[in-house]
Amino acid sequence: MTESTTPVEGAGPDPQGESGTGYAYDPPQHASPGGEAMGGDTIGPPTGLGAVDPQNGHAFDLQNGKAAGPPNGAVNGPGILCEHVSRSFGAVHAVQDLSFAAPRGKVTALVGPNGSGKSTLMLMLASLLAPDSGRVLVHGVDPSQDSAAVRATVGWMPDQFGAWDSLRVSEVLEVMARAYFLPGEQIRSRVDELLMLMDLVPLAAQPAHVLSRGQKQRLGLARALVHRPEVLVLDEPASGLDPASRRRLLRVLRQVAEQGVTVLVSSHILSELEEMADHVVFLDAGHVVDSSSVRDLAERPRPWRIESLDVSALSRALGDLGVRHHGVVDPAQTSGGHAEALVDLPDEATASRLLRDLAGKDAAVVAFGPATGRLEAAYLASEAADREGAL
Ligand SMILES: Nc1ncnc2c1ncn2[C@@H]1O[C@H](COP(=O)(O)OP(=O)(O)OP(=O)(O)O)[C@@H](O)[C@H]1O
Repeated sequence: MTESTTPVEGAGPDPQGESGTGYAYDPPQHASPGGEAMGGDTIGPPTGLGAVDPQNGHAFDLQNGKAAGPPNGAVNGPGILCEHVSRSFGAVHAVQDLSFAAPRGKVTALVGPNGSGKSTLMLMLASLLAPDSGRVLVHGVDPSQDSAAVRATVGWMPDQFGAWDSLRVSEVLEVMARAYFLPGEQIRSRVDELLMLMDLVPLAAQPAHVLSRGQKQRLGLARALVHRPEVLVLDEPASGLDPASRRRLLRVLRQVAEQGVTVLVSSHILSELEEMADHVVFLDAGHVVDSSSVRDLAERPRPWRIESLDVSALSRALGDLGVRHHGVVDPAQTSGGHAEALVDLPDEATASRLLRDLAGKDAAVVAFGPATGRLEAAYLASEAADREGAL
């Protein structure tokens, strides 16, 4: 943006230099203070080892007839806990010394560039891949110690949906329900419930192979939910979904989380994760570079865009207020047809003060808001910080 903007001649000068970095708004004096992946697509309790208690969806030990829940002391811990987890494929360190926790009843987003280790981590959580070192606990259970209990607890949706293509949509869900030992008389109603939830009723009798990518994604989520899991691990669940299906996904995930389920979701579409997630964990090159609640991200510096009907009035007001900006752009060069300026602000409270002060200066402001989403700004900042640290 900085490079393409054209500062208006004679416009209010930027006292600190137009490309000043960081917090740039000093309120005026009068202002108030203020690898061997083991087949990512096939999860289910290994035959005869574990199942799900149909009453409450908890892991159920078939041999002993009692809940095979987490060991004592782990019941109230986070839904997912990773401590210093590493996993390599030959010379590729896919996940390195990674630690984070995902709380129960919340949606946690894993965000990171291609190849940053998201899928590798998720495969370990789903007990489909063992870590080289470190500890993973899912609902208090270590997948490498008791994969059957973890598989009964986790609903897993891989990024590639390789369904049993010759089965009809409803049959896919029936087979999954049987694999999780749902009692026969409950299977029909559970399948119907999931078809309805994921808007798959009109497709119920279609063979899975005729489904579009987005429809397969919806079936993938229905399949992950079949046994009412305590922990949902979803790798790119929104990819290929149209806007209506995305809204549905968002609703379903929020609903599931409100019921106490731990939800971990990865995506590249940051604006969508911002709405979906309560917490975010940023990964780069296999390790955590930052983490935060989504709410707290609002309190981090990010660029804000100011649009005005009058280029000179905006320039003058910014100059008078001593606001550092990245240049005021002439309306002829903006897509919205308004004069525009970008300013870096530390938080929403400062933004609110600046807006009030601009109004007091007759800056003819018609739009004022963050130029990037909270997640995107934090992601770009964490990526930049990580790159700097690596130099
Ligand atoms: N089975 C495997 N064998 C060899 N290398 C692998 C294997 N699985 C993953 N990798 C490598 O590990 C690194 C992390 O991959 P991973 O799929 O976990 O990343 P990701 O963050 O999920 O990427 P994307 O966003 O593109 O899905 C990559 O360099 C990848 O090539």
